[in-house]
Amino acid sequence: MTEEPPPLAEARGITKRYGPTVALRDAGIAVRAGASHGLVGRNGAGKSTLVAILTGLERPDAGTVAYDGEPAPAPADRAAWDRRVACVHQRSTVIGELTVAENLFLGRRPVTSRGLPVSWRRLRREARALLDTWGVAVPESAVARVLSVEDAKLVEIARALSRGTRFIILDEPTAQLDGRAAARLFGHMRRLQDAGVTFLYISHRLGEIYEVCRTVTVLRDARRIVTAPVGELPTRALIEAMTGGPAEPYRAPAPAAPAPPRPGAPGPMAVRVDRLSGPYFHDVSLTLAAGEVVGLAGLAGSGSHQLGAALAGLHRPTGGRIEILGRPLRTGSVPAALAAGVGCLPRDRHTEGLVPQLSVAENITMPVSGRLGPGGLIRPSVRDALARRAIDELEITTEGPAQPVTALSGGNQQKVAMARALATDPRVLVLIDPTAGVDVRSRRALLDVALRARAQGRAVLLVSDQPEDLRACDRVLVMAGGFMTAAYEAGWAERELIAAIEGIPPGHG
Ligand SMILES: Nc1ncnc2c1ncn2[C@@H]1O[C@H](COP(=O)(O)OP(=O)(O)OP(=O)(O)O)[C@@H](O)[C@H]1O
Repeated sequence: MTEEPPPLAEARGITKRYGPTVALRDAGIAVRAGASHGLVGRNGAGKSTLVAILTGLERPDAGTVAYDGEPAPAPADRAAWDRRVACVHQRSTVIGELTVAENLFLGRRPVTSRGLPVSWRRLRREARALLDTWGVAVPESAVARVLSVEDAKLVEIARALSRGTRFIILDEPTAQLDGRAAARLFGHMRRLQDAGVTFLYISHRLGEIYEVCRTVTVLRDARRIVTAPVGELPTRALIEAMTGGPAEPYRAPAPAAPAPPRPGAPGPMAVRVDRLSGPYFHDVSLTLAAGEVVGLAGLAGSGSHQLGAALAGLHRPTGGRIEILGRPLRTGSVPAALAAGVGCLPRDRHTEGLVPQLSVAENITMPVSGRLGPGGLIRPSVRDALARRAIDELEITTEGPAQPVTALSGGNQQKVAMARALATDPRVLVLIDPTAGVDVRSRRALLDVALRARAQGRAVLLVSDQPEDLRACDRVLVMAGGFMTAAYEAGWAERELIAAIEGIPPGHG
């Protein structure tokens, strides 16, 4: 009988504390070579912490990490870690100002046999050869800034492989990809797997786990709950393992489900967009009534995100008009949009959303900081009471209002950004990709916020291309190539909507 080889990567008995928070408690994972392995769990379950330990960026308080049965390298020996494992995070580490070739050899420009750095021409040639080896069709001389999110990820993967590792951790790789780009990424992954690359795949989109992985590990409340072949763990059992409760109430609505009950007919006009144009969209008009939730769907280049951002003052259009509650909006100004009654959950919580140096409470109450005490002085008790209410309502996992926002898990930071959007009591709420990076149960909680806002008479624009998100809407508008191309009342057929999002004319789907 042949003995099974040791796992490619293994973490055993890991405990990790951050102050009073136990992020991992006697948890572990064993990833076998060649098998794509999924890692799932609710926001704050401990996934990123486990990844930080597997990549040597954090040291566990207890437990061991081994690669191919050998103890992991010393913490300071980064090159040795790089030969064993790489993590491609949600946020790109590709430097926009450099070319693809420069990014590939960042910090380790190859040298000639005489020990001199190779010429730029040769560097580009080596970059091309490297990209071709791994089937990455990205021009080596392109400035990285112009790359799509998907291509930038492929460059990061190629860079990791060139450092020697054949084990790549992908942390929510599709969070910023539309459906078409995600499908292409899965194709690349399959080819790389055939070439001997092993993936640890983290995602909140559970359908992807079944599509991409052979095995899955579930973490809950800092512990490993189960590791099993995906075939032995159907969606319901997976959700139960993640949440520790019955999966039933949190199933995504079935396709073509009836429209969610609407508390009343939509009220007066809250938003009127008239022939708005800019670099990303052209001649777009739409209206939003008080008391309705309108979905805005589109692929990455469709202009849907930028249109949402324009309503919130985060993006300046070049022509046309926006009216909020009957008054023209001064475009391109966040303070003007806030003053007009628009609250926004921006797409990129890192650059447009949260202030990392501040606490959870300071972030949540930032837009209303002038109203938290007499004469503009902030009364901490008032601020913390407001923050506590939001923490309860949105089920934010945190030690409390004073915790630095950066200590929260990614999904919980997203909820803090949502709480901030609501802090001004806005009449118009623009939510851009609200459920990105959010676990299956919190997704419901965030969509419930949109539905509650509707019941309170607010107008909600929900920008997303996730069918589960769009199901919650009273109607859905679709953009393609910068133009508004279709509109659907609730009750739409999923196939038809996806075809419209993909830019396929009706009847050709
Ligand atoms: N640097 C830190 N300081 C304090 N607490 C931390 C720190 N990093 C993580 N934590 C805490 O450890 C717990 C696990 O967080 P982790 O980021 O590993 O979760 P996650 O499963 O990756 O969540 P998500 O799906 O939201 O990204 C959370 O309660 C988090 O607040």
